[in-house]
Amino acid sequence: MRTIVAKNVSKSFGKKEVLTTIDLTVNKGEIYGLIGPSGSGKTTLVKILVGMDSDFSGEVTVLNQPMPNMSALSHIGYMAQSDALYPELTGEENLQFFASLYELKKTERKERIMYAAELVQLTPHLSKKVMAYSGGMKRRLSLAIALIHNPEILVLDEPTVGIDPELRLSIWGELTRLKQAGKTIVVTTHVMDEAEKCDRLAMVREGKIITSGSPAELKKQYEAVDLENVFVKAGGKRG
Ligand SMILES: Nc1ncnc2c1ncn2[C@@H]1O[C@H](COP(=O)(O)OP(=O)(O)OP(=O)(O)O)[C@@H](O)[C@H]1O
Repeated sequence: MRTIVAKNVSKSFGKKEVLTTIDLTVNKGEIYGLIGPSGSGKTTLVKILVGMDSDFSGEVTVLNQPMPNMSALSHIGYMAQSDALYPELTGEENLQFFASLYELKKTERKERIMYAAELVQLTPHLSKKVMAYSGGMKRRLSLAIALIHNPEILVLDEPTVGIDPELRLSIWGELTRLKQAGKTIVVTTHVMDEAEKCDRLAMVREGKIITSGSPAELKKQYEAVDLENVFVKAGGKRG
């Protein structure tokens, strides 16, 4: 099933075109990666996909509904690149606040908070104020918030930046479990070893998708030893 479809999406800031005729389809139960150097347009694209930006040309549908769309929002968990947290509140209060935005029953809400906090290994830190969190802890809390309402679709903008390698692996392990449970996951990254873990990916450069496919297909097509090499051969240069 096609969960997210973008057709002919272009976007400009003033005279500068930052996305050019983007076409992509993300299916239920897959991890779809957007890979590209800083400034290539990944964040701009995911904001359009989650309905945060309606100022674009082309067409985006999520669960068959044209975006932006209010009813699609409850099915999407979005983790932005910059953390939108309440520093004066504790980690737990932040989770409670975001959980309260959704119609979760009290026991479910409690379970989801415990699950999400445990997943990102913040359980021992839940009673601390967020202003005392490190950068990595804030990223982890943002990821927990994106998961809080058990959304069908997860859109994660550089979720593992500032997170240590061990936890990074465990987060990817959980993303794999979530997709096996039928979730649809879009993730942006510029780390090539994370790109390897995606089922399919699109390589983005200067607002264009320069190539797309599964990691194995891409390496075969470009006769490349790794995805870094695919990126170079597909005309991505090195960002
Ligand atoms: N609000 C804005 N006004 C003007 N230009 C913008 C704005 N937001 C982004 N841009 C420009 O659009 C281009 C794409 O930026 P975007 O943040 O989408 O890239 P990115 O691939 O997500 O990079 P990064 O990984 O560094 O976040 C950049 O050239 C950026 O300077």
